Amino acid sequence: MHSMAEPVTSITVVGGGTAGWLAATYLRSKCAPKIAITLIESPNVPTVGVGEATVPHMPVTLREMGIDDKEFFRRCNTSFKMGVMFRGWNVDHKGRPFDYMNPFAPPPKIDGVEAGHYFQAFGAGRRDYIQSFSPLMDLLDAGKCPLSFNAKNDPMPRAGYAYHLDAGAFAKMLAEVGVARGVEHVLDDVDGVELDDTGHVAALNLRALGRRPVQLVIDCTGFKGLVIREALGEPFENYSDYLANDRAMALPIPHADPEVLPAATSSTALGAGWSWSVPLYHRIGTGYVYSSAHRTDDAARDDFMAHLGDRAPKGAEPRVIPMRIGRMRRAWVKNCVALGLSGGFIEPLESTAIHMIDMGIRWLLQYFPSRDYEESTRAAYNRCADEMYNEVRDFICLHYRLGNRTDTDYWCDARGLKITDRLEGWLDLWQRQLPVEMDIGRANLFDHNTFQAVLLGKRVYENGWGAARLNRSFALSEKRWKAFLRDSAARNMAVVKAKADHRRALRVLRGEATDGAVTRQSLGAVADEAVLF
Ligand SMILES: Cc1cc2nc3c(=O)[nH]c(=O)nc-3n(C[C@H](O)[C@H](O)[C@H](O)COP(=O)(O)OP(=O)(O)OC[C@H]3O[C@@H](n4cnc5c(N)ncnc54)[C@H](O)[C@@H]3O)c2cc1C
Repeated sequence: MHSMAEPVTSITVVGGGTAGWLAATYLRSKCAPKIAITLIESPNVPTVGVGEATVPHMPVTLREMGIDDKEFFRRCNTSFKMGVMFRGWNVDHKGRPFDYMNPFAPPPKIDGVEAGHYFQAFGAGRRDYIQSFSPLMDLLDAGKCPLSFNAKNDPMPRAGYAYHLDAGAFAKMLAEVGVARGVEHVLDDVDGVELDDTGHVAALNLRALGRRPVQLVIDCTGFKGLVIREALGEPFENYSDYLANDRAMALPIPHADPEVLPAATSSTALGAGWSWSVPLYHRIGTGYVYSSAHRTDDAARDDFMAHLGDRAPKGAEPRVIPMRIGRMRRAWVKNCVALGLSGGFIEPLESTAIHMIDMGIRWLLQYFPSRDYEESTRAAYNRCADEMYNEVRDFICLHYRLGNRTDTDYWCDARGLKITDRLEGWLDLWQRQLPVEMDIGRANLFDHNTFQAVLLGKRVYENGWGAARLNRSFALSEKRWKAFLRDSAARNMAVVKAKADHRRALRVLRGEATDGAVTRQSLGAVADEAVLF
């Protein structure tokens, strides 16, 4: 459109939810000062109001933005997350549901061979796969967090983590930081989008403030996709053949025992979906993600309230949230990049959505256009988005395909849903061997270790999935494995002893601890590079 390839000097973000404010504030922190950043947010349309569990990249992002961690912990009622606990997603050979955990970190290698091969060959007695090498479950049972007050006594001083955070408070905090750094904040409704004769967005029509010319637009308007879908007409690729859940209901509940604060998200299988629990400092965010083909809202409400029992506040009613599952065919069209729910949404099972926003912002900084919005720049960005969506979709589909519950139609149907050819091929391979690095190729979030953790966590090989005997070339010594298990049990105990009580650590981080024995400096790991469990 511009023959001289003029530089972009202004970015307009539409939408003031997590996506909008993360984009505006991160870009303001990284872009040259001569690039003006404006965020236009409707005073009338609420944000989605959920999305409180993150992945381990979030501490890095906050650090890069220079967010003050005391402010962050206090204002967002932040807590630590060391992984996701899956409750009752699979049953053992007697039909009894069991729990397993998806950790963030890779397993160790024993003499160059991944622990998963040993575990698959010999088991670990009463301990499950994760417990065979990681202190994660023991830390959770003990109410501990990833940090220690005295790193010298901690065999795992630089353990990594993600955060649980209050979504509304997070967006508000990012907004204050962004505005203080120079983001222009406009509170108004975008009522119309004006395209020029090349089909690029030329201006936004604001209800109160009138016409506003724009250059690069970032659509963060939530599920409606005001610019990318409604104005630019980008087609939506529906994922309903792959994923059944299309509705959610959310209800914040108080902590039953305020001193007990698990440092993990949990996902509990219910009759037609699963219920999340995100324990924040001051409350627990809960909800039910379900399939409207299997439950009406009323029936889902009954499932969910029965699951919560007397943990639900008297008279409280969950808020229903319709979910549009799938993605825009392209995330970047003409001069508009869609970030957050406007670009697409895969159900929240592995808390990936905020991370996808985070990545989208980073890709944009790498593939920053001129005002020609070159085809090759957009294509490069869109390839990154494609890879990310494909990766997350395959990983989420895996959880359902390998579920073995038969107690409701939902779980049987979920197992039979479509999967991609790629996942089909992997599963065929993994019936005869564990996932290996070469299978997955480049991974944003879920490498072969994570796939191994799901297969072994779900005990698929013990419960009749796959070949009776896996193909294996390594000579595995049971004696060596037993010695490893002994060492790792001792190390786990030492780690649990050394780690700080979760609630107490948060009080210190919020600047509220009255206990003079510990200081914020002694929890200095918050400022360090995260090394994962
Ligand atoms: C049930 C559920 C659970 C989830 N759990 C997780 C999780 O654990 N972890 C995770 O990472 N993600 C999770 N997500 C996703 C996460 O909530 C979103 O990715 C995140 O909140 C970003 O939302 P958003 O900013 O794109 O949209 P929204 O929060 O919907 O914000 C849209 C914004 O657009 C504005 N707007 C709309 N129309 C106009 C207009 N005409 N003019 C001006 N402004 C307008 C609104 O005012 C609002 O500010 C979950 C999502 C759902 C549905």
